[in-house]
Amino acid sequence: MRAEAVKSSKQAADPIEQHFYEVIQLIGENPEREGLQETPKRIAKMYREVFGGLQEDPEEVLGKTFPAEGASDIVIVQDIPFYSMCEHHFVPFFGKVHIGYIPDGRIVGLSKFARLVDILARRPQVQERMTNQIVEALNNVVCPIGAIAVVEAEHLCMSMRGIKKPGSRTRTIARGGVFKTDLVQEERFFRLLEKE
Ligand SMILES: Nc1nc2c(ncn2[C@@H]2O[C@H](COP(=O)(O)OP(=O)(O)OP(=O)(O)O)[C@@H](O)[C@H]2O)c(=O)[nH]1
Ligand SMILES: [Zn+2]
Repeated sequence: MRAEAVKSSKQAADPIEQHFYEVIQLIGENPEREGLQETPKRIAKMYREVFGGLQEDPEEVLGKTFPAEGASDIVIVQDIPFYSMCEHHFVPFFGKVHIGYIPDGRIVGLSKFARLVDILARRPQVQERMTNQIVEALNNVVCPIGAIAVVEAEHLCMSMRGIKKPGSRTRTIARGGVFKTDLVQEERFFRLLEKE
């Protein structure tokens, strides 16, 4: 079957496109029928988009910081939407990220939190690692007094297939610095989130 697909008249220069042409055949469909003709190309384009974060450095976006201008209390950026791809099934998981940090002399441009999430989400992921990587990047680059991230997501691999439990949500938390050692700070973060 594979050899047959490779020989096809639609041999593509793009290997992702070529492989999806074959996958369409292997599931028993006809990649030459009108509705599917451009699908391998579309999927290749989409994969380069949804996995594009692999080519980007999450720490680079945090590189530019500003003087804290007296800010020494917790800063929270809440409800950052994201779409990622579960690395086990290559289907989406998606939801919201909440990030808090306590600056230690330098603050981060607010949009950079969303950029950070975007870069980490656009790659094959597990939710726990993505959550940890957010805090790790903040710790490494911004060196705050503390950083904390919460990710809430629905996994389509649990909704549309397998155990089929739509609506179930997974919440993951990662803590760094003072949020690891000071329960009061951690509780304060969650209380401030609840107010929204
Ligand atoms: N911890 C964690 N698990 C995930 C995440 N995304 C998907 N999974 C799980 O990855 C697991 C893969 O389990 P396997 O038993 O290897 O694969 P499977 O037979 O397709 O599993 P089922 O989903 O139970 O049908 C499943 O339990 C998924 O729910 C994630 O972000 N974090
Ligand atoms: Zn999955």
